Amino acid sequence: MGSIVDAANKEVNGTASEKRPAVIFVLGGPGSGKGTQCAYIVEYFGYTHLSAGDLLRAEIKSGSENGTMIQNMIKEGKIVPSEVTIKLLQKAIQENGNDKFLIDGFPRNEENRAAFEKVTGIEPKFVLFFDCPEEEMERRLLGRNQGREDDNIETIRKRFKVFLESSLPVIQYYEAKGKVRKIHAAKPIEDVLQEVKAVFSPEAEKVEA
Ligand SMILES: Nc1ncnc2c1ncn2[C@@H]1O[C@H](COP(=O)(O)OP(=O)(O)O)[C@@H](O)[C@H]1O
Ligand SMILES: Nc1ccn([C@@H]2O[C@H](COP(=O)(O)OP(=O)(O)O)[C@@H](O)[C@H]2O)c(=O)n1
Ligand SMILES: [Mg+2]
Repeated sequence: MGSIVDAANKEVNGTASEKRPAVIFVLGGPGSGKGTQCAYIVEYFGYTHLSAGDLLRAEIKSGSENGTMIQNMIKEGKIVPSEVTIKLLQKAIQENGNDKFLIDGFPRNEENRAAFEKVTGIEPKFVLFFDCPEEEMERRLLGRNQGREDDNIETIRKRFKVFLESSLPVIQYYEAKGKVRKIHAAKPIEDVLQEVKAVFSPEAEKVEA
């Protein structure tokens, strides 16, 4: 209370006693296994999982005024303006009592990245990057069976293009800061999980600190 850190937090977050939560960005192409592995990280390491895509899909379902715009963008594989996505993420963080979050599928472009940092003052602890070849991601997406309007071959190709053009540069940005933990994601779920666990082991987390 009353420290310089609290004052800085107050400036950014608007509340003096609230400490900024620890955030890990979970990135990787569509179908690389982000959501699947996040469920395990929640179970083993106590993080709260926030999927930007899930939050946007819930917003469509809620009948919000942005719903139609979000639905059209998702159908086209385009990235929704950060203002919308960041509001949903902030609300989810505030409503949750946890102090550590996996933010899955965000930031997806430079605009997402810069705006999140500016608005929340949060820098990710590290970025978990699921590296997977397109042909494997395509196979997984076509077999996902979650009734998603964007899991069809036409939209999938658009999403791959957006990933290469807009999302990879964000990963490169964090790579240059030494913050990327790359996971070889083209393996069976159990094998990917072993790599993920190694990143989150107490020894590895100590090195981050
Ligand atoms: N390592 C894996 N090997 C094979 N299939 C996987 C693997 N990881 C996830 N899947 C499956 O691939 C699909 C996409 O996974 P998901 O976790 O939703 O990826 P993302 O969130 O990155 O799009 C799902 O049907 C999931 O069950
Ligand atoms: N930061 C984000 C995340 C998702 N989205 C939208 O939501 C779609 C699905 O995102 P997702 O993260 O659920 O998709 P997967 O990578 O899990 O397959 C994206 O293709 C975008 O249209 C967005 O606009 N901005
Ligand atoms: Mg997902």
